[in-house]
Amino acid sequence: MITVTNLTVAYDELVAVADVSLRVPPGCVLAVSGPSGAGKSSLLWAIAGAVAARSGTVEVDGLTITDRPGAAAHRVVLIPQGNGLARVLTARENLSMPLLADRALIGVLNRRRGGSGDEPEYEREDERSHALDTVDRTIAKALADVGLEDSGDHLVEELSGGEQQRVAVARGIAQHGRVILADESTSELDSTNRERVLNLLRREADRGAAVIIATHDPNVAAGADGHATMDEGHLTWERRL
Ligand SMILES: Nc1ncnc2c1ncn2[C@@H]1O[C@H](COP(=O)(O)OP(=O)(O)OP(=O)(O)O)[C@@H](O)[C@H]1O
Repeated sequence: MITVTNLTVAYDELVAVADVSLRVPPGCVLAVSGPSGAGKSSLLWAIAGAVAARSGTVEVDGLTITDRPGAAAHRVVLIPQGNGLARVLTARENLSMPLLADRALIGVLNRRRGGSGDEPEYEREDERSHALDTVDRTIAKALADVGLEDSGDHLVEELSGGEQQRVAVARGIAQHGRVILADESTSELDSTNRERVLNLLRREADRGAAVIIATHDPNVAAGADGHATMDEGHLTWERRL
């Protein structure tokens, strides 16, 4: 459950998100639309912990989000506008980074709890290779889900804009988030791939994620469970969840 309460985000004097409150339960997809500069990305960044709230709160499943590392550890996944991929890495490497970081974090936590850190070396090796196999399978499935099963070894800069956008979506869904925040994730896609990505985001919701899509596309908004618009930071409901 995403719970945003009286959230205000400001950059110096400019108020980008003005006293916004909303709730998105697990299993639901909310579309947020509105003109350029209305504050959609700022709202998503705040929920992802990537920008600080000036006032108000963001909670995910009861945990207050205050920074990006905390949000990421709580599996709040942001698929950023403009894809956010490392251009000189391959598609597969881009997908692997958050997954390996997550595994590393689990390892650190286990060791702190006196778990796998105390286990014999061969068990840890076995565990490591099993974990890497799981990461490889997860990456292969996510790339296949966006129709890029043969592009894993291509550098991002060799891919078209639409293909890069699909890699960003694959990276997002591979993380099995509790929350998926998709910022204009279909803007460069043809209709077939737009449907494909929307179906994937719906699948994420069906698995139990709370999903918010920022979009300029009325068709995307129409397919969501709820639709809100933003204007100069203020949020108005077109269709409540
Ligand atoms: N890092 C920043 N520093 C200063 N101002 C910013 C920053 N990020 C965004 N803004 C400003 O905040 C306002 C809201 O921007 P935001 O990107 O959230 O809007 P948006 O609705 O997502 O726009 P778009 O549809 O064009 O992506 C804009 O006026 C923008 O210029």
